[in-house]
Amino acid sequence: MAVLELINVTGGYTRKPVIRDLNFTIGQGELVGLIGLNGAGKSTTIKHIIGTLIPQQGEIKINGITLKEDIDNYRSSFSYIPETPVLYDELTLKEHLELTGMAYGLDEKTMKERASRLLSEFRMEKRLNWFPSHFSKGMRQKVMIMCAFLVNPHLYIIDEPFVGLDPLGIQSLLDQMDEKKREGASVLMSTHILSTAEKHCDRIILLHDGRVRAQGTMNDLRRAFNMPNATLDDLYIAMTKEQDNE
Ligand SMILES: Nc1ncnc2c1ncn2[C@@H]1O[C@H](COP(=O)(O)OP(=O)(O)OP(=O)(O)O)[C@@H](O)[C@H]1O
Repeated sequence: MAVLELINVTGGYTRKPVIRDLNFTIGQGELVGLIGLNGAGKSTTIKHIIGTLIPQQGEIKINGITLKEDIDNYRSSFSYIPETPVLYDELTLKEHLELTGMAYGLDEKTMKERASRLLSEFRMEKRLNWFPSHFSKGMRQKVMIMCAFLVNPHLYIIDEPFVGLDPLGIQSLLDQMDEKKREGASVLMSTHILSTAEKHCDRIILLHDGRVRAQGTMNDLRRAFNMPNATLDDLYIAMTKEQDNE
């Protein structure tokens, strides 16, 4: 069974849809990249998956259930890392981790063990008592990432994770994603960093003007565009040119 399933999903902010008739699935242990131009609908797709927008048509299932069928189960099945970090100004890093652990029902021992590994991985051990106002942009991003991985869900939804992270932070995030994948978790990640997506994603979904233009492995995409040796950059530019020719 697919971990995440979008079936004929159409939706947006007003009656005029921004995403149209989206169909894709993510299986257990898969890392799937959501790629497209600015305004293609990546964040809007993610907002529908996490339940801040409700599809106008179609359904979204996580582990076979829709948000409407079981809201608590649906919400506790995934972690979401937003493009722009959202932190509580009055809570320290330690308190952010504790609050997340409590909200997801982790026992204290598990929470402390996981937090300690993450703090070391992201080199944030010395900042446990800092407040968000003292963090750099990358550090704020790391707090969100650590909270997401602390929960250890079936599915990670990550919106443009690499902007603002230094190269060591990017490597730590990729290592964490690889480790979770090996343990059977699934990841949907939107990004404009195409070389990283090409190297790390099992499959790619190319969004164009709110629709899926092509999806699959790099070889599937090369076939879809009839470009046998293309990189993801080449395919992306080809998709842009299709837009220009319309
Ligand atoms: N809050 C909103 N209200 C109305 N329209 C919106 C809102 N947010 C985004 N849109 C519109 O939805 C469309 C898709 O935007 P979206 O943010 O999903 O694109 P994206 O692929 O994530 O782009 P980017 O790469 O720039 O982050 C755009 O036309 C945008 O103007």
